[in-house]
Amino acid sequence: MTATTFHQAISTLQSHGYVSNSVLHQECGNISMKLITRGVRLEIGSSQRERHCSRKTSGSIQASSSSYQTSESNPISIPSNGTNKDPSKKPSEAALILIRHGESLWNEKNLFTGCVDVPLTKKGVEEAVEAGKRISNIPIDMIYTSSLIRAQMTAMLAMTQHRRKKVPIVMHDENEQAKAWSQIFSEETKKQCIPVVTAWQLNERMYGELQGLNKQETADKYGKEQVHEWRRSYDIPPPNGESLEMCAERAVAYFKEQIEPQLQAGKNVMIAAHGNSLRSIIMYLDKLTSQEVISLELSTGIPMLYIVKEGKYIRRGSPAAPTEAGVYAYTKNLAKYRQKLDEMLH
Ligand SMILES: O=C(O)[C@H](O)COP(=O)(O)O
Repeated sequence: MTATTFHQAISTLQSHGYVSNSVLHQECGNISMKLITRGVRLEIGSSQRERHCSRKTSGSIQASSSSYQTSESNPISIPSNGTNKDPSKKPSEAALILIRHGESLWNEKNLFTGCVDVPLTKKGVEEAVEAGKRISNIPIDMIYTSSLIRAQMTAMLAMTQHRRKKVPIVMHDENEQAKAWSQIFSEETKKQCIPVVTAWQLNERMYGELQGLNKQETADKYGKEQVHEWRRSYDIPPPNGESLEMCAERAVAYFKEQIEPQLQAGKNVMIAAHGNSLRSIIMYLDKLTSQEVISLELSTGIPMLYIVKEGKYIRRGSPAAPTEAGVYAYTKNLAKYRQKLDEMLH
């Protein structure tokens, strides 16, 4: 399927009013589209691997490329939570990128991982770099990751590909000394940095007594249905672990308290986290029901773009490779940002 056919397909669906309830999905160099409405799933084109399945969205588009503000006392600390209070200013728009970490050593071994802190495999490293290429033209002012190394590796590896070449700097706010000792004393340097905030609240759901067990062996022992219920249901926890609902209580609360105000203030944010912490956040963003979230699956290392505008989250699918011009994921403002990068780098 060519990019032109892909765009024609989208236009046709838009003219039939489907895009407000669709999922658009692209693979690098191999474009496919999935439209999933309640109960109906339509796939157009083909991709080599079944990478990513997701659900509905609504609304329209646009994003800005504002850079993050610094504060005097802790310059590359998190910008204040204030939203745009000047009524003469246009409402802020922002880009939100969600990315599940690349393949970990326990993904590879098919072991339940949860909060065990396992690093990426070589393939996971490559997935993170590839993801970075796909978002290399999208403005990023702040990065949030879980406290687990696989999410942090993913964020950092992805940022090695970003064309703006700002330096992601991990914030150390654990105590006053850590804060003081990690200060930067050059305004110029600060402008070229992106704060990276690590938060345990974005960690993978705690898998309880399943952590370290083989997924297939567990299904053989307890039955496929039981294991599917533990892995995908909303409110049934695995033995002594967290259900998705429990995971959402911390992950979505963190998103609302810490990340949402940044987006509302026009900051472009990337979140590198986990299958289930991101499922719970997507459930919130896409207003999925506890039934709908059962079929939401996230693949490793695939970035997903949302545009945040007027308090709405508008899913724009997974950005394609930067070499593909005119990609649907670029809004007017994102296109402008990309153009600025082109000018800056030539
Ligand atoms: O914690 C794990 O094992 C995985 O990262 C997510 O597992 P799941 O697909 O079984 O929820």
